[in-house]
Amino acid sequence: MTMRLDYLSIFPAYFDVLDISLLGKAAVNGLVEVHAHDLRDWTHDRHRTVDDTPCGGGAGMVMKPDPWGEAFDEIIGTEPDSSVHVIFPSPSGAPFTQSAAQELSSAVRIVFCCGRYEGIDHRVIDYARSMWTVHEVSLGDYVLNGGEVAALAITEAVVRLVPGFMGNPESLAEESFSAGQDGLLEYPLFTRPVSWRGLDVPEVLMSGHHGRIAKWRRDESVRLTCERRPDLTDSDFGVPH
Ligand SMILES: CN1CCC[C@H](Cn2ccc3ccc(-c4n[nH]c(N)c4C#N)cc32)C1
Repeated sequence: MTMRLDYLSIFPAYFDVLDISLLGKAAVNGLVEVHAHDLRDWTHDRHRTVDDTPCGGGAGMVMKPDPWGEAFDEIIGTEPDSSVHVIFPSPSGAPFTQSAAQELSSAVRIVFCCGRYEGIDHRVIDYARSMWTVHEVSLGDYVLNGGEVAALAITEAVVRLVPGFMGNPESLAEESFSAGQDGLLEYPLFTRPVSWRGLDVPEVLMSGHHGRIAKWRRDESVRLTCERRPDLTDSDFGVPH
């Protein structure tokens, strides 16, 4: 089943990058289908206006609802369909997580609505909620200038989980944040040369003793998680004392 991805933005060229790397290959293999749209194509004035001053006053400009509604009608349609996932990146959205990426990886259709200025008229989101499955999500606790970068990050997190996308699906099991890793951060990685600029690969990794290697890796994951992400340690993880 091909996953169709649509991107609505006043900077659609942001999404040209999706033609390269693994994503480009996935498109070639028919796993995903990418369509980027210029929101200004649904304006009707000479200046192709997409914004206006905020009702109630305040700084900056707000994106008008009209172009979004007309773009929705043409790109998605005018009939409700809960199988269509519409994503609004927003600093006030719910944190985007690996489990959200996992859920979205089985979607047949995802539409990214990339706001700019101070944001999108809220009625656009309310209308979308009345029609489709809406996700207002945030990439993290920092402010970007628009939703495009977040849409690209979410796309990569989702598409890499689509069955058939990754050459070696086993590599997905050992990742940070994946269920198989107990919510721990990934352990440090090493490869050849064994000695580099006076720095050596930990001896245990060269021992060939799989039990010891597994223990070292687990201990390192627990150590790193306790140090850097105490918020992920909802239990003792058997932290070595
Ligand atoms: C000064 N103002 C403050 C409000 C946001 C304005 C810029 N903007 C307009 C649309 C839009 C969409 C997402 C994000 C965003 N920022 N940080 C994240 N994690 C995001 C995500 N996902 C930012 C955005 C700038």
